Amino acid sequence: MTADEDGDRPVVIEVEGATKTFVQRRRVTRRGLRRERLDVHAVRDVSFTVRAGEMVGYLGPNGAGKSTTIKMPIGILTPTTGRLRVAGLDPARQRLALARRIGVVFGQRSTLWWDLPLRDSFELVRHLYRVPADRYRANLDRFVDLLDLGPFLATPVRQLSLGQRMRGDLTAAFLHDPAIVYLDEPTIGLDVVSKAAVRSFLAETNREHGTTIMLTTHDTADIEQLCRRVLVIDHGRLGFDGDLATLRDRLGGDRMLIVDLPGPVPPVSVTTPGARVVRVDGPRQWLSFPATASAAPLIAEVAARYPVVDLSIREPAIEDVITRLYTSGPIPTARQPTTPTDHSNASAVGEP
Ligand SMILES: Nc1ncnc2c1ncn2[C@@H]1O[C@H](COP(=O)(O)OP(=O)(O)OP(=O)(O)O)[C@@H](O)[C@H]1O
Repeated sequence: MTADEDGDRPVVIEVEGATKTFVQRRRVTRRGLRRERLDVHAVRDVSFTVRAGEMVGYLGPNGAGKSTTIKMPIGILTPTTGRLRVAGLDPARQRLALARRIGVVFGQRSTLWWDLPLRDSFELVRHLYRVPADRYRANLDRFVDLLDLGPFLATPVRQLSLGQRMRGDLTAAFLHDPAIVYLDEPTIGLDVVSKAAVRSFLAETNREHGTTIMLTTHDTADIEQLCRRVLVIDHGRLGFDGDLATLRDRLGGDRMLIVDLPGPVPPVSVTTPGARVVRVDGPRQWLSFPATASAAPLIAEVAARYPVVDLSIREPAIEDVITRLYTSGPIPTARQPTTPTDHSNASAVGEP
């Protein structure tokens, strides 16, 4: 591990200029006798660092290069060019040593033994990682409690529901107390109860045990509830590295002032720049205004002109921000000075 200059926690994942190009052979004649070479640039010149104890969300549309980026620091894929260090190790060359320090969950694939009862799968993991008996017992007790595994510990994995299987996979990934865990779509296909169980397990493990977590997901609620920092990749390039609030701010989108009046009236009239009534429902009215503007002048104007009973502000929905991100061009650079809560690494590619 290397201590970064301006941080107090060590950097545990370093990815520097990582590029991964896959070579695909495509048939160009009907019988497939002639094939042409096609270079797929899955990841292009990606650099980032993650400090111990961070929980980082990794976002991007289908085919953006998320899984490929995750597979390089795990040691499953070797970068075409670039340099990686994880927990002080070279993932491609020291894969076995690294395996003891990391845990991996791929939501679409299970690492459990299909025909064995869940508990036996955990026993095998214990042997593979040589987890001392007392630590194994303490960890398993904690996971059984947090993830409510008790009712299906004796059930063969193949008979588990998706949510039960995911809780089993999470347990298997964390049983050996890894310092770093990579999760690829851990809540995919789960119902709300299982999603909540998975999220609170991850939050508690990160908070109480300082486990560094990298989370790839298409579920924006995962990001919103768990990750302060997000990395966004598109077409293999890192487009954003910073906190969620900064991403929201840079991509704009409107905030909403929700005003309750004593009774139904026509849409309120306001002169605050960028503000307008977008919805009226009985005594309640919704006024949108730019995410970058302060709400204070609008609130003052509405309160001075109308007998306001109650008001509240709604931030732009994260889904809208992400959709805008995927459908727009490069992420604009900061429009206002960064706030004290901004992540120090917040940056957009190409930012001066
Ligand atoms: N083994 C491989 N051989 C050839 N091309 C590959 C291979 N693995 C990935 N690719 C290609 O690299 C690109 C990035 O794929 P990757 O799986 O990293 O995307 P992703 O962001 O994880 O997508 P998704 O959200 O759909 O899982 C895609 O164009 C994919 O087809």
